Amino acid sequence: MSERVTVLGAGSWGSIVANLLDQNGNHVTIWSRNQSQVEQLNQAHTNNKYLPNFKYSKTLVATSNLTDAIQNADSIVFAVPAQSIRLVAKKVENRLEQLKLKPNIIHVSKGLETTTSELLSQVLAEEIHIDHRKSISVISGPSQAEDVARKDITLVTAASDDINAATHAQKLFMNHYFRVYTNTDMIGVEIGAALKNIIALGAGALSGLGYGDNAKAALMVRGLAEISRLGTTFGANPLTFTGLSGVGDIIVTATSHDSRNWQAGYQLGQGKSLDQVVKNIGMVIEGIDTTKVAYRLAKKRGVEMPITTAIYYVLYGKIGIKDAISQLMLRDRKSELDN
Ligand SMILES: NC(=O)c1ccc[n+]([C@@H]2O[C@H](COP(=O)([O-])OP(=O)(O)OC[C@H]3O[C@@H](n4cnc5c(N)ncnc54)[C@H](O)[C@@H]3O)[C@@H](O)[C@H]2O)c1
Ligand SMILES: O=P(O)(O)OC[C@H](O)CO
Repeated sequence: MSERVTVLGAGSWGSIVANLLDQNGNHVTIWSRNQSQVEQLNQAHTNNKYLPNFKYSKTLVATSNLTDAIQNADSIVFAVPAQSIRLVAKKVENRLEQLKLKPNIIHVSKGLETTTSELLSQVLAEEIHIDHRKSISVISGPSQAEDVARKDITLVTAASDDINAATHAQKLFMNHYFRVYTNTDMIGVEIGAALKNIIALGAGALSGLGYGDNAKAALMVRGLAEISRLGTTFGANPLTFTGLSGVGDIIVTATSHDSRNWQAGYQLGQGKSLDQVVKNIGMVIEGIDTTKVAYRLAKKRGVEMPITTAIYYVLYGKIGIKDAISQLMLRDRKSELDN
């Protein structure tokens, strides 16, 4: 299978996804809003701010011109942070109308929109007119860009309401080191992908404070329970949360020191302020906005999410981390099987 694919966003993930799709034999164009990054990718085949020392494929073409980027695209892959999806989708929609194109729309981002609390596939469906797209799907799962860059074994999920779209994304992305499963529970996949970043922030904070593996396992497992509780109120299949985009991505993001969410939590645990942490990391930390949205959704839907609530209070300055941990530990006794 060989297609003309356009990847929008040239950060850690967008650039590695573009490189992988290029290695899979597609004609790939990557769009960045930053002209000096475009020149670096085209001339030196590097992307130093995001993945220093990595050499990208020489056949990968970068451009800062969005119309040129999506000209003739069979598939468009959105790889910008969650809060930029709508803005970029609006720009794409104008051009799809002019160019009379109908590509597959795929996104690889992990978050929820803060202004609407919506899933990213919903945002895309609202902005890209049904006449200008073949399908919408999402690629998600435990996939640190740094590991994929060195072709380490990675397994992810291609999800869509439409199995044909999921299968198309599966074929496009899959290769000998990147194995892709399909799932028609797009809601469950997107909720798991977004909310695992909250748990990664918490896991980093525990490490920053000097807590050990028992604490981390506890956070991951009880975190998964509350993600599943919220997700099922949206009609997600509970089994999805035990899969790659659920528990799989919690394990990676809450343990990998490459994770920006984990790193942010670690620095918070070490006593840095949220502003300092955001500045130090200099790349998107999706868990910060996602915590706000998940906290809001939990309240609105009457879902008990004590870990999310505690992390929300810590991030937004209402309580110190140690007090938040004490309050979690001293909650009423419960059965593990309680909903
Ligand atoms: N890095 C990873 O390992 C990884 C893996 C899987 C999924 N993701 C997800 O992919 C998404 C992107 O992550 P990333 O790691 O590439 O982030 P990043 O911070 O490394 O890069 C984001 C890129 O998007 C660009 N961007 C932001 N807003 C934009 C806008 N309005 N218009 C055009 N460009 C814009 C930035 O300039 C930057 O180049 C996130 O949702 C993240 O959770 C990341
Ligand atoms: O580096 P992070 O924390 O944005 O996480 C990257 C991926 O989502 C891990 O699967």
